[in-house]
Amino acid sequence: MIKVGIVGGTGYTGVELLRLLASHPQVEVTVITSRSEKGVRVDEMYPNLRGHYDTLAFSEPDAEVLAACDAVFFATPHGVAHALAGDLLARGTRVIDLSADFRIKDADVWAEWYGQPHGAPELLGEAVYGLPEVNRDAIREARLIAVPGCYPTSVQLGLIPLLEAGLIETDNIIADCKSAVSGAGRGAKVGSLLCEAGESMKAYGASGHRHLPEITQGLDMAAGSAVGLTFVPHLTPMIRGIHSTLYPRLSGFSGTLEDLQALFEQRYADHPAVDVMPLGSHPETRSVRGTNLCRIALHRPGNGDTLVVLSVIDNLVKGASGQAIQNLNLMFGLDEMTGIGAPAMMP
Ligand SMILES: NC(=O)C1=CN([C@@H]2O[C@H](COP(=O)(O)OP(=O)(O)OC[C@H]3O[C@@H](n4cnc5c(N)ncnc54)[C@H](OP(=O)(O)O)[C@@H]3O)[C@@H](O)[C@H]2O)C=CC1
Ligand SMILES: CC(=O)N[C@@H](CCC(=O)OP(=O)(O)O)C(=O)O
Repeated sequence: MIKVGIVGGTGYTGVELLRLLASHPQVEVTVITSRSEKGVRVDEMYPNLRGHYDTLAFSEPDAEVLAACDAVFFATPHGVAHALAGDLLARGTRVIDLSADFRIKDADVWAEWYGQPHGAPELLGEAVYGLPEVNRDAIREARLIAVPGCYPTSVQLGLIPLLEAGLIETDNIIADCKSAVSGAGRGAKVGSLLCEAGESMKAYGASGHRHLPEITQGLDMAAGSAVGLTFVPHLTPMIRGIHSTLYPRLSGFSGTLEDLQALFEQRYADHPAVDVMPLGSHPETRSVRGTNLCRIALHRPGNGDTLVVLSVIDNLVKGASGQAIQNLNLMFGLDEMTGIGAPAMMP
């Protein structure tokens, strides 16, 4: 069994790791941390876990204890993994960080968007961006994984095939994205209250969201040149889910929508976490609820030059904890969908 630890087990991504790992055949969760809930059993705090973790209780983060694990997930706010990852790596423990600490390769860009100095620039060189659909081979060899953000996962997967093939204009792609409220984390905030977020929808971060540099870093790599992106996130009254509507403009392309469909199907044929839906489909967030899937559909209104790419994920699964486990599976030589292959609940 692979022994894993979770730092930050009381948040939504932490409890989602516990839910998914409860049915993983090769993993045992041996350590879980919380400073505020020290000593509390995980199934006391989260009754959905009763019968799955009979003795596991939250403890204070302790590098000595965590170093006894084969791998440690960080499900913590930005900056926490900076402080602990180097120590764990030096002791031979692999690190899978769900926060943004190692996603952006340029420490100065990270500091600008996250409003604090980068705490471990010396580790950026070896950190692998954990998007298996792009970096699968590197993930297999990695010791330190930066799990992509939720919006960045849905946007990049919807655009990468077109950018790699050089079929679209790269000066201004539009990404109109809608997120569920769980994306804001479990911490109490006025904006996450039912009476604030229910029966309402609002854009936020329209003049610049911290996921912009992460997304463009990945898009630039796929295109081989700088990509201009207008990214507008919205908060919607859902608990789980991200729906991204992307508007790339075709450039110098004389083929058909069927050709583009074939391009997407081929690009993701060997990637079980991406489902390219049949032409004419409109994927729903509820069809990926609880799953480690990104469902994508293509449209070409009026047979014009503007494509509409629809991309949906569960922000807590393919957008965070499921993708983190997909990375763990690859790092330990397992089938990448081990423990994260269940279908969504319907309705
Ligand atoms: N929610 C989402 O959809 C997604 C979230 N993420 C990222 O995953 C990370 C976790 O998110 P989420 O689960 O929503 O966060 P929450 O705010 O819900 O939980 C944060 C957890 O971290 C612990 N923690 C906080 N500060 C520290 C610290 N200084 N040292 C050790 N532990 C600490 C908290 O426990 P305690 O204070 O008791 O120690 C808590 O368990 C974040 O970086 C987030 O941006 C990524 C993708 C999607
Ligand atoms: C609805 C909401 O607030 N979403 C969060 C993004 C989700 C998240 O936690 O982002 P990371 O993947 O980078 O950790 C936000 O806009 O900041």
